[in-house]
Amino acid sequence: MSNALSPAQRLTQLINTINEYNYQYYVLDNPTVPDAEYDRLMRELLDIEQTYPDLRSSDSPSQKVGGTALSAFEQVEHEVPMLSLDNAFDEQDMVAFEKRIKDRLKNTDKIGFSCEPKLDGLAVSILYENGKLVRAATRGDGRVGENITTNVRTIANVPLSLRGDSYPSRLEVRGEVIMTRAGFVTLNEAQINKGKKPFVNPRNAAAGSLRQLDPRITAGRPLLFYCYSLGLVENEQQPLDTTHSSRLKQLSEWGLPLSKELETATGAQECLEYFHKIGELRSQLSYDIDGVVFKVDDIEMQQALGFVARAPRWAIAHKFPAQEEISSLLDVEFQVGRTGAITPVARLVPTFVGGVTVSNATLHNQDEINRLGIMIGDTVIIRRAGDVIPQIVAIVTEKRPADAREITFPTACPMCDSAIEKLEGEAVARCTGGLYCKAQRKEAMKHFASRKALDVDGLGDKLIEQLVDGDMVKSPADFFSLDIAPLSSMERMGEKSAVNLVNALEHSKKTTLAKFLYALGIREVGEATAQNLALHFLTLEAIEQADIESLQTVPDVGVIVAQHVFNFFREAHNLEVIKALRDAGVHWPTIEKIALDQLPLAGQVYVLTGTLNVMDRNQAKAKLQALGAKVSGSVSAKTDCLVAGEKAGSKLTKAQDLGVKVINEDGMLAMFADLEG
Ligand SMILES: NC(=O)c1ccc[n+]([C@@H]2O[C@H](COP(=O)([O-])OP(=O)(O)OC[C@H]3O[C@@H](n4cnc5c(N)ncnc54)[C@H](O)[C@@H]3O)[C@@H](O)[C@H]2O)c1
Ligand SMILES: [Zn+2]
Repeated sequence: MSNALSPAQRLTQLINTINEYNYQYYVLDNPTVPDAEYDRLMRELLDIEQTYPDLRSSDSPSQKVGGTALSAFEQVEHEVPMLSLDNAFDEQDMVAFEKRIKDRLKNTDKIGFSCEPKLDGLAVSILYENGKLVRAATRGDGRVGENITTNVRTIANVPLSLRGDSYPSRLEVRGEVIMTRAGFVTLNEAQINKGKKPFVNPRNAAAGSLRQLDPRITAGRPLLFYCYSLGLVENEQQPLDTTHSSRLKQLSEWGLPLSKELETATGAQECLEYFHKIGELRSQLSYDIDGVVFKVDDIEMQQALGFVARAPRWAIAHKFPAQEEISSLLDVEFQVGRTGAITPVARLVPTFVGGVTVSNATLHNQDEINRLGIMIGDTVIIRRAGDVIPQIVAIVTEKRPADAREITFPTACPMCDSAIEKLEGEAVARCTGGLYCKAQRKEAMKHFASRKALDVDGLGDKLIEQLVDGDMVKSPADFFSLDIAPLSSMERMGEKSAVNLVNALEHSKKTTLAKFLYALGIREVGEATAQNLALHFLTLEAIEQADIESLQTVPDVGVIVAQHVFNFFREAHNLEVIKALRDAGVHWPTIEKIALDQLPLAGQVYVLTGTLNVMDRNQAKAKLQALGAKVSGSVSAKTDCLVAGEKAGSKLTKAQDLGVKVINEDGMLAMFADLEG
């Protein structure tokens, strides 16, 4: 499309689009496209302006900071302008940045940098006079911002007066107001309950919350403030430190909050190490960051370098790969899960986001479809952060094509045609077909054979699908009567794999009560719950006969799970399956009645954190509980031991602070081997 336009025409088009996006983002706090899309347009604009310098005008968005202040607020003129930052999108950009600085300063030594996380919120200036907070303002267009003093005063970690008495009589600090991810989730739940529109992301929630005409609304929002620089400074009582990083430390002594991830580095290489380190930490931080910022640490050097139109020459923002991208919805498919839950799954134009190519995203349920107001053909904003499964966060309404189609939720199961029911108060719709439904049967069989259940080697998903489709297995007990001959004739099987599979099935008959219970696929009975049921009741018969009340005395079992267990054993066909399995030879050793206080870890409190590689979290938890330990979710003085996996974060720090014993995954595995040995 753009090929047909002259550079001047394309430039005009870009300027109009970017100005519109700026208005939506900065003035309305309601962006309609992801930052990645905006950044692409901005880079295209910069490219054209660089190639055709004559086309550059002083009112191009490339020369400007932010958006215009809203007239509903009183205006504040910034005595020292609040600028933006230049961006680095890759390592070369960073190396080039250091080189530019060295060239300008005619300096051959490596440059010292202050390294800071780039908090994704909005910039705020706070002025203290004689140690008292007297004024706070947004950045606005960099020269004129909005007076938001009463709102900023409601932010929990903003001091209303400074500590000590060594501060300058006029001190302007600058920093970012953000909303934590947890606060964002809670706020959005509340918005949805009140029938209001949820916010797209924590950044916009923070901006929307801060720029409220009624400070009581701001006060109810989970906002935080972190400093990253000084603005105006007058009448200092003692000369300020000569580096940016030590000035920040000074701010913290006066009671101003700093983010924990601040560091210093020498040379571009160390900066890149910091970039990677923070990148790894990113998904574990309690707030969103969209990159890191490097600033020349030496203030004299900063002054020598100075500014260009919209950004200082001495700082750069090194951005992380985008977690939000634009894609479009090709179609919606309805999948049937093991318990009959019908999940709408979005088929997307494959899009690179958060480090992987995403082509599907869950739409959860009808409520979510309604909330998004999404139609097939829509342009959508997708988000993939850390290991979280991809989500559709919003649609770009203006880009809806004329032939967009409504998404119709089926009333009958797409697999077995049974009626779909949705219970009062439940968001999920379910197929009522039970094991008559092949989709549910396939999932139930896959679950039965899975690693944490009966762990049948060689019985993969594809094979199970074929077996169910061919009506060769109708219940899990049928696996055990499969013959070698028909198995060998299946797709991608042969005599040898058929023999191996039959042997593996034979082998899997020897199991444990806990694994057997888990394999049955009782709703909401995961591995740890199965383990606890087995330990508490010791025999399958006892569990079958238990009433809802006694089921609830098991750790982890609440009334809902107790009901699921109770109902499961009241269904004749479930009892038939169990009988058939035992008749086929599935068995487990008797669990000895051990007094709980004699278990090796009795009375000890364990906490798990970080990523485990060999065991998953639930396995480890169940194992610890089986050995008598209590597994708690948070570290306190009562914790006996913290198991810290990779990338452990705040829990590890807390345990170290409290002097709690810490072991890693290897240590835990060694302990298990020891106790069982
Ligand atoms: N989606 C949209 O429609 C849309 C529209 C406009 C802008 N944007 C986004 O905003 C960006 C431009 O916004 P910008 O001018 O605020 O620039 P920026 O966000 O790229 O960088 C400057 C800002 O970073 C923040 N910051 C965070 N940590 C900092 C630290 N340690 N030190 C200094 N500053 C720190 C400050 O608020 C500062 O004003 C674009 O790149 C785009 O990603 C998106
Ligand atoms: Zn069905």
